[in-house]
Amino acid sequence: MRLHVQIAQTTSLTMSNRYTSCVRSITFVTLSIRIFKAIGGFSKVNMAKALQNQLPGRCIRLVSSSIISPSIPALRKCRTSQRWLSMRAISIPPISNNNKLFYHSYARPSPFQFRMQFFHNTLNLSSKRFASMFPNIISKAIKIPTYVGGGMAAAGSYIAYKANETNTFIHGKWDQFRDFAGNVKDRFGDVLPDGAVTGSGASSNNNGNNGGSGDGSGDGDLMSAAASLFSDNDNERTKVAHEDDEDDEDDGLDEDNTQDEMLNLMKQMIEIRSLLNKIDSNSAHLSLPSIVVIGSQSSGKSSVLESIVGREFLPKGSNMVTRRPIELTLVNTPNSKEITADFPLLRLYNLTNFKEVKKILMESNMAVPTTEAISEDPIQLTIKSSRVPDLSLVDLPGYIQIEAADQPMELKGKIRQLCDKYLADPNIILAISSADVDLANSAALRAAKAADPQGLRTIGVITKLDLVSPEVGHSILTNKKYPLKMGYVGVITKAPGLGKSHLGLFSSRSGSEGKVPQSATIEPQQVAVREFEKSYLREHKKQFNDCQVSTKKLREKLIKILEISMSNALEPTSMLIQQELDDTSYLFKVEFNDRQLTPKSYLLNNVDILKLGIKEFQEKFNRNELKSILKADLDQRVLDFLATRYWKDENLQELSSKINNDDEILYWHKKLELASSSLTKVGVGRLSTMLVTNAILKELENVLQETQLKNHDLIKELVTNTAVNVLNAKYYATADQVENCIKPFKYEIDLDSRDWNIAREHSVLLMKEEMRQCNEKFQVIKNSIGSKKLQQVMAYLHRDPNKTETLGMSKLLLERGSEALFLSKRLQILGFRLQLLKNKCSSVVEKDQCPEVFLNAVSDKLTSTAVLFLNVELLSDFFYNFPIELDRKLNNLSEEQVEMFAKEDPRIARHIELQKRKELLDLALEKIDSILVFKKSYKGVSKKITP
Ligand SMILES: Nc1nc2c(ncn2[C@@H]2O[C@H](COP(=O)(O)OP(=O)(O)OP(=O)(O)O)[C@@H](O)[C@H]2O)c(=O)[nH]1
Repeated sequence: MRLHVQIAQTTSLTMSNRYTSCVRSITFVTLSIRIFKAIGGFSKVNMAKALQNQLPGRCIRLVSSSIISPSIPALRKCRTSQRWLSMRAISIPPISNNNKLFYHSYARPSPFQFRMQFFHNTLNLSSKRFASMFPNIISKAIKIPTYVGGGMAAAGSYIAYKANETNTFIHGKWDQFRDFAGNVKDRFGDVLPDGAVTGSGASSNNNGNNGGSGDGSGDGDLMSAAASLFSDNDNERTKVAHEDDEDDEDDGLDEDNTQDEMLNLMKQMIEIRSLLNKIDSNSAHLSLPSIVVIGSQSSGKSSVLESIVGREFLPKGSNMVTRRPIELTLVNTPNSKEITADFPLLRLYNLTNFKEVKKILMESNMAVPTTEAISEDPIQLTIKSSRVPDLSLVDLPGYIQIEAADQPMELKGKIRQLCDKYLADPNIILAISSADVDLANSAALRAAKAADPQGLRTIGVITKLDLVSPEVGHSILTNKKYPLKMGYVGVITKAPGLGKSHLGLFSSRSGSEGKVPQSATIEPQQVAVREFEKSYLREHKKQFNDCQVSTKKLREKLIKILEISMSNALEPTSMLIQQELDDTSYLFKVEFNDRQLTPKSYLLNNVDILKLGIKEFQEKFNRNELKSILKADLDQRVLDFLATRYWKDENLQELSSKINNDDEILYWHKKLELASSSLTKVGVGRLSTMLVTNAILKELENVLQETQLKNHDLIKELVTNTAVNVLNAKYYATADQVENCIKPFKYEIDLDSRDWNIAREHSVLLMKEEMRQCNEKFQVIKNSIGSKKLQQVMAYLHRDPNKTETLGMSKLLLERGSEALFLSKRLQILGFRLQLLKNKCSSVVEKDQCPEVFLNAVSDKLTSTAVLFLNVELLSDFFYNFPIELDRKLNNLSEEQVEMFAKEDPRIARHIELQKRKELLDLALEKIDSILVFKKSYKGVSKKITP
């Protein structure tokens, strides 16, 4: 489609009204049909309906509602396509009769709408131009598609009638275009020099100082660039607006039009800047320009920034409190009722208490030791409010004078390096000087001059205008001594005599009584300051007539200048990002074969593996397993009881023959009862529950070790804690249940021959194992001191157990000998008991003589009963609840925690970071490109309609 050509054709004012109307209407209808066809989203019926109504506004709405926004990648591919522009072009909402209404009713036009305002502006051609286009229009008109021509002829009077209607509509719109164009010029005239608006790039103000002109028209090269960006062909000179009468009539100081005039384009560019910051917060080259605030101590920097924000938030103090640059991003959020602050790098969001914000800023600064003086590491602060403009500022206070002060050379160099980085092109320098200090002594201007010798990108801000006479203020603002192309703006950012009590009183007022409107987003102090500034400037209106004054003016100027300078930086930044993206993509391919990985997917994969491991463990961890764990522990206790109660007993030999003596019978019977009772009262409930719990946790640790989670302490702790919590929830109940169930064994233990035989077999094995271990230990000692020597020591110790004479044997040797002697005696006893177990102990009747078998049988009973309940009470519950609880806990992890977890593994951290960098670069590039598409498309269109 050639939207531009067709619209141009409709603009001839030299045609007779009737003919012009007809051609315009027909062309519009043709255009609509073509657009509809091009979009392909309309049925013939819809087209017919739209045409029948012949209301362009409606057509536009119909079309725009049917357009599915092209995806960004697709957009990139066809970014130079005029068709795309044309499609989007007609999605502009219909313009109201009142051009002001148009502007304000779409107070937040999309970037595209913004560009289209220029587009329409450009269409607002002078009649001369149209006249010169007339032959061209005729020739183009001949080329109107045949089907429209045919249709026109066939439809005859019907189309003419409808065309007339359309024509009336277009006339209305045309007037609005013209008015609107004026608006746009007013808007940019504020910062654009006359010459710049023509696109010539030559500033009409060559004295290098526009401060004097008070119109900001001397914004020089930056402005020329801006002009060429937006308006190559507009010859209309813009009459530059001053802080004018309108301001005086604008009684509601709270009604700051700045926000109404802010454009989404700026928001998008600030978003891109934030994106680039995320990619590389320390990279100067991979960033869009910002406004860097500099000024000497007490020049009023903080007050200026706070008056822009409408809140007090900057830390103050004499001990150079700003040690790190504060990158302040202001985001206009039209619908929010309160002002919020984020510290993205600290992951602190939506803070509403600005005392806290101040505290955090203070702490972040103070974290830099005095010896280091400064750190390059910026503090990022984002403030969102409906009352702040979209701006990106960097606060560098303190550095200027510190750099100049008596500092060691090394430190000076460091400070200078930091200043150079921030003050470098294309950043805008906001040089703050106090009106009551001679400009010749302004450290800010000196530093700005060093970084920007021609004063092309420096805005001078003169604070404390109220402290000097208006005449002096005027002479500073219009001075020619320190020329700045973007001029000076005078401000007052403090209301005199506004003590705390006054503010309290002030803030307690409300509504009409309070005079000053209250706002959740602006502090009463700030409201009072603005009120004072306004009344002061109103009082001295004549003196400041040709100057740029007021905080409001400064805000507007900053928005416009930053927008232009950001816009200019888009193309070179886009190229840099493309290079970065290519490098990153290559690395990502080489190192990770383009494999996508998110912290969450990494976590979930590993948790799945963990769950699989736990499932396998569950299958393995059956009743038998449980039994063997508990039995092993009870076996040990049985051996301990045997050792302490039996194997040390001097009468143990009695058990080898048949006992007939009643005393002996009673003795051994009681002994067995005591040993059995000790075993049943060992606290089997707690013991068994604890054993199983420990076994589960140990196995969980093993499973964890088999997954990647072993490299992540954070998640390992979470998994273990979850398991402990689930087990703890059942621990006491299970222990009590088990204890209750084994209670009967404390009084009576019934054993049948099967139980006895099993216990006997097990006892034999146990004794053998005990013997093996004793033997092993004995051999170790023997090997360490030698067989012969050991025999000597043992013989000696056997003879003289009290070791009255050492015979030259060392203490260690004697210790070893004693141990060996003990082991050899124990081996003897065990051998003798084992023999007895094999030869005797055939039935439960002999239990008093065979305590090994009986205690074993008791431990068997305890084990089987405990396992039954452990399985039901503890294990089933654990395997059911643990995965559920784990999922719940994992779901509660914040994105940051998941990312932190994943990055614990250096390789995963590299993978995620590289991938994220690639994605961010891609996104930043897409966003920049989508803005560049508008720029290029706009230029393309405007060139074609140039006569
Ligand atoms: N009369 C008057 N005083 C002002 C104005 N702006 C700021 N001040 C006062 O000047 C002093 C310094 O202002 P700040 O905003 O703290 O200046 P600063 O440059 O941030 O100071 P440092 O943080 O110390 O570097 C404060 O007492 C302010 O109240 C103004 O427009 N008029």
